[in-house]
Amino acid sequence: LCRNVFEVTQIASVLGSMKKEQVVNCQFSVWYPSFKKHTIKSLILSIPQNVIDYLLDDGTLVWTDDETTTAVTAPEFPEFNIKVQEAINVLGGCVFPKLNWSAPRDANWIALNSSLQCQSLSDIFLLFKSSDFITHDLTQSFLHCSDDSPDPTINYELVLRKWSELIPGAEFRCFVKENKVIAISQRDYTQHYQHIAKQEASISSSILEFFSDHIQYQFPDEDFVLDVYRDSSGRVWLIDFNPFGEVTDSLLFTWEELTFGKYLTASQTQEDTTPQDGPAFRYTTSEVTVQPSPCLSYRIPRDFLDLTTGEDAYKLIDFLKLKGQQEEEESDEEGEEP
Ligand SMILES: Nc1ncnc2c1ncn2[C@@H]1O[C@H](COP(=O)(O)OP(=O)(O)OP(=O)(O)O)[C@@H](O)[C@H]1O
Ligand SMILES: [Mg+2]
Repeated sequence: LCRNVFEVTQIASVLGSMKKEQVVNCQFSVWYPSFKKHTIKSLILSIPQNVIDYLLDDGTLVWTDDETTTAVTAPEFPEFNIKVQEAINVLGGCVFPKLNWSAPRDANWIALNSSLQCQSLSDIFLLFKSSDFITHDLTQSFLHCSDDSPDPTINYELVLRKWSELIPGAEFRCFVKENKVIAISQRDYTQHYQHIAKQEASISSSILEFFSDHIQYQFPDEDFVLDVYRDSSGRVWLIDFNPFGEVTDSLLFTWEELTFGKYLTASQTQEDTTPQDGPAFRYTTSEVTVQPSPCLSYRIPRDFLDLTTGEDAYKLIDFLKLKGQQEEEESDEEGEEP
């Protein structure tokens, strides 16, 4: 048992050995200037402190119900709004928004179009204020870092990327250790895409070629996670850089394998003893039951959403009152227990 406890502690400490510097280097504004040519056109705006306060404040969208008026009030930021609108226009009218590291992927369900496509600052606010991933960027950006140094100062930035219809089956995540791609995973592992198995060799070689031509030794760290997109003509594009560590989703691999695996294999069940040339490539095969989307658990019940987005705001208020009454009745009943 002692040995196991020792091993578990060691594993935990190695897995948590990501450095703050690595997180700093994965901020969009840090890598974008060097890799502009290979990624989607984007603009970066610094976010004023009052907007950050608004994003962090849970209570600013206020429902007032004094029997006669019902209003949803959100503060206005006229100057910032103009800058954002100008940037959106430059990018063609539709954008994909992010903060320094994360997009509000967990909040797309709240938007009327169920998508992260935004055309205005209010579209962006709705997503950002509903997203735990955005809150993570604002409050816990150095979670899982092992160094005790004080947290580096972060300047929060709104990243607007030109909206691009990406095909999920063409997105891949590459795990880079000591400047070598050790593993490639299908990014949307919840679905089976037939073409991936058929084109495995060409997908893998085009990604590796892209990596050695444009990425290798050009990123400030030697360990990192790279997201790429292979378009229909076979050209590979950079989508994002992420820290090599637990804050980043390891998709079809595990962080134990990625950190300790000597020779990673294509399937988790094979033993990793045979040396191989290229990286391990994993994708979802037809035998695997298609899994629910990992972001589903962030949603609220559909009924509630219908009420909040419905035209009749009083319905939501009635619903909340009803819930309040029910809870009061339940606690009264509990109080009667001996
Ligand atoms: N410019 C864009 N237009 C439309 N969709 C996009 C765009 N950029 C990214 N996406 C989609 O959104 C997904 C998430 O984007 P991105 O990787 O930038 O977010 P993230 O928050 O860094 O994600 P993760 O937490 O997994 O690192 C991508 O997999 C892609 O499907
Ligand atoms: Mg990312």
